Amino acid sequence: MSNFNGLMMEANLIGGQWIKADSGTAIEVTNPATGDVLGTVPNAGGDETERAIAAASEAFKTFGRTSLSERVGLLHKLHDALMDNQEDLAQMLTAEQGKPIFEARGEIAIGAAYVKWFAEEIRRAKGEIIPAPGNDRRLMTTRHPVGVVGAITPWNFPSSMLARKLAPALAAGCTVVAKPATSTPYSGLVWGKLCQDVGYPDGVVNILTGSARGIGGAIMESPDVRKVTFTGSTEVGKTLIRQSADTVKKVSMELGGNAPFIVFDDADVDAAIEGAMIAKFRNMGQTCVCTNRFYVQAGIHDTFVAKLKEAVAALKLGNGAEDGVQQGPLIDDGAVAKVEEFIADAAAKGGDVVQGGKRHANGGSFFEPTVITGATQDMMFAKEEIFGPLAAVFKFEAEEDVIEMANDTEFGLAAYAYTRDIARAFRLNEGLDYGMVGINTGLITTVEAPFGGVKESGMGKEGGSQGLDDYMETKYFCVAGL
Ligand SMILES: NC(=O)C1=CN([C@@H]2O[C@H](COP(=O)(O)OP(=O)(O)OC[C@H]3O[C@@H](n4cnc5c(N)ncnc54)[C@H](OP(=O)(O)O)[C@@H]3O)[C@@H](O)[C@H]2O)C=CC1
Ligand SMILES: O=C(O)CCCC(=O)O
Repeated sequence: MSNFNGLMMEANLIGGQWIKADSGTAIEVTNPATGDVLGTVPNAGGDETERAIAAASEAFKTFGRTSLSERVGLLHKLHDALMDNQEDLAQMLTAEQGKPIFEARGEIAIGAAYVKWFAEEIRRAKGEIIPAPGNDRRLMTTRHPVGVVGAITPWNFPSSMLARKLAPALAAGCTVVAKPATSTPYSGLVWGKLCQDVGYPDGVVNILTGSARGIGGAIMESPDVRKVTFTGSTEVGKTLIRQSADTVKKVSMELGGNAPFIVFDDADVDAAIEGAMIAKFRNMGQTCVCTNRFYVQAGIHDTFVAKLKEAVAALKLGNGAEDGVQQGPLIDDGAVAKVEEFIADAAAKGGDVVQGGKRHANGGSFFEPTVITGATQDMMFAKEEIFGPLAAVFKFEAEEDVIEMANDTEFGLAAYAYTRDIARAFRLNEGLDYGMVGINTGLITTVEAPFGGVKESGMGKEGGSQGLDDYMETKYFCVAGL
């Protein structure tokens, strides 16, 4: 069995030491495309996490005061280490997560790009001089790392989601206790190895696998952890927000979405199909910014559906490790069962399955990319995140109606629209209650821009110049007696 050129770490990193769980127990990690066991990771819990927090607190005393040049230098080395190992890291990511290898290569590259971005952006983390009301004093603000950061990450982007948290934390001078998702731990653990290889001091980066409640509970209870950053389900995010109250931690939450993708009659339909395929089927639909609802205006509806059906039927499904495959397996059988539930609900309420609709002949957690037309607001997917390869198409008549339908959800992460009318594009940006709006594109994620949602999709921004804010405190400094 491959260990991906020594990058597959089957231990946890605490205070610079790679350790097994105190209990001696381990969890098997499987390849969702083949069912093969890739290896094991420690089944750690609260005790190991308390030691990791203690190591991070100790390390913060010195790392929090390292010079800007040192922090920037380390980040550049980390970026290079990621890119030097891009192919092995991508192969390992596909093996544990299932996504096509070209997407995995892209995820490693964007993770490295976040590291480089924050190496550049930390140089501009300025304070300010504030005009004082009297001549006897001078007022200013200075910026400081928040301290120990707890980072909990999901399985859908196990490398780049850690990048978006680790890179700004390390840039700011914070130390980190991270918990990757149990189904995809290796893409998280390897960050610990690479950080060690490039020279981060012991205790700056600590990574634990195992019990979500044990590790999460210890992170949330500790008064020494000053900030928690989470990407995952809204349900778990709400629990963490509640738990953060006892020690008044800063929290940033990147939670579920329910993205509308609106196609107006005046759209370039081929461009809309190209954007739709990315916005819906990237990572087999398991992306928080994936389209959940296609709203297509009546005049273009039938043309759009015919072309969408054709594009979806042409998708090549298989083991993501094989070049040319565009759709891998879903993360597990539970994810497949959820998609089946959405389809059964829609069919019972009058929806038409015009493409796909069932488990793929490959077996396992492979599911046929699916298109349903005749979708209505009373169907489950109008309200709940699908997180799978199911395109639900609603028909609409008027702009005012579609904005209302698009906003009819407790989520507010990403929204997309295709139109050639520039005035309408501005109206949509103002009318859509979402943290991110993309016009004439199905892919908006980039390191330079702030990624994050409103409403129950979360709080805080990752990436962009705003991506540093949650990892730094602004201190007011007043010098009087002049
Ligand atoms: N916004 C997004 O990008 C994501 C959204 N989702 C949505 O959530 C659904 C369920 O996915 P799921 O994997 O269960 O997502 P979760 O929110 O359960 O998992 C995300 C991370 O949180 C951890 N976690 C789970 N429970 C706790 C807890 N009580 N305290 C601390 N950490 C915890 C998980 O650990 P462990 O893996 O050990 O359980 C994992 O590391 C998906 O179908 C999708 O709709 C899921 C992933 C990402
Ligand atoms: O699903 C997520 O939580 C992040 C998506 C990142 C991306 O758009 O590449």
